[in-house]
Amino acid sequence: MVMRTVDLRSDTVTRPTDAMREAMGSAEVDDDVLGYDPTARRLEEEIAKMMGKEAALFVPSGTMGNLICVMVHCDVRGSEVILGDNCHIHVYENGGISTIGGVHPKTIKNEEDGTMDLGAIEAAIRDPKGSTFYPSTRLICLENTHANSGGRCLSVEYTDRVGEIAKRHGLKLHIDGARLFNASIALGVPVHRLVQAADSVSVCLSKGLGAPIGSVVVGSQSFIEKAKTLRKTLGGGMRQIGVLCAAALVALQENLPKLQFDHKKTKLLAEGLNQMKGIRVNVAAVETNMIFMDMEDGSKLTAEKLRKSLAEHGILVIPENSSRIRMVIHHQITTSDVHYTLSCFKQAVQMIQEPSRN
Ligand SMILES: Cc1ncc(COP(=O)(O)O)c(C=O)c1O
Ligand SMILES: C[C@@H](O)[C@H](N)C(=O)O
Repeated sequence: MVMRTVDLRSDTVTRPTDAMREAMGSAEVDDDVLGYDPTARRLEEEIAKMMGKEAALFVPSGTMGNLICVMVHCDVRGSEVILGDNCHIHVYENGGISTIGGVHPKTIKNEEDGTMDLGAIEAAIRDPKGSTFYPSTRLICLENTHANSGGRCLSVEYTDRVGEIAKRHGLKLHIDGARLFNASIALGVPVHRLVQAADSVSVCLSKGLGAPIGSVVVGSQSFIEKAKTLRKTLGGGMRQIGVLCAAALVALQENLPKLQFDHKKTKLLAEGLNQMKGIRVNVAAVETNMIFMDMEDGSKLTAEKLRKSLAEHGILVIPENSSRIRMVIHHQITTSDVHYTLSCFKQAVQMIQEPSRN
């Protein structure tokens, strides 16, 4: 009989709080296609102000937010975008920028910290004189924090350097900021400064902020006008979205201040796991709310064996591969849950490594 559930699969798993549900129920709404939903407008104005950009647009998902931004920037046939080979846009969005957007990806190796080598970025920019044969580079995409690097933060200095390269070559810069607020808290840098060099940003409301649905894209007024049209083209024009945006406004108020505690709980879990026999965590690389936990060769541990054993105690995790497990902390994971998770891990590791003892 499972005692309790500790869902570490992602920060997308949170349930709306009572305050969010109350706000959803009493939200002021209107048709956001025929005009403007007033609550959506409020959220968009608040996020645009926080990001230091002219305008913002609520979108149903981070995937759609990234697709819209890439397509608005790359609105000429034969466009190419420079992005990381391990970034979310390239790995987890079904190749949408190509299959739907008609945009050619030019991938560059993501370093362990989520960055791409600046020299490699500049070298990947196509020479306009070769346009008879080559696609034309129009956009560079960054991701902050970088999910597949374990939630690592891109520094403002690095982001500004990439912005300088983009400007020097007449390119645009988009930031997939699904967990931008986590980066801001971890770095102690306001979000508007982190994205100052960017022409567009997509930020998720449905991750660490804990809103049930949605993302927001930000950019210039003219960029957002094009984005709004494209959102409708892609089927993302929605009617009384104030119901969803009301929850996001509560999330901004309630959960933004809690991100720092999510990071502390993540560190606590990482340090505890790293002390276990046969398990390795690069604790120094745990900067925000994600942990990549590796099993050592010869440890008899596999991700599937651990996942299965943990699930029997109500702990939900996702294997990254046969010897790596990813865990993501969010505001609905308590410190007590972290300690419970560590005790269950300890028991599972022992059972797998020394079955005769059990
Ligand atoms: C870095 C990153 N970007 C974009 C997304 C896409 O967001 P959504 O799941 O809302 O489409 C995710 C995960 O969901 C993500 O981790
Ligand atoms: C898997 C991925 O799409 C999702 N963004 C997550 O981090 O859980």
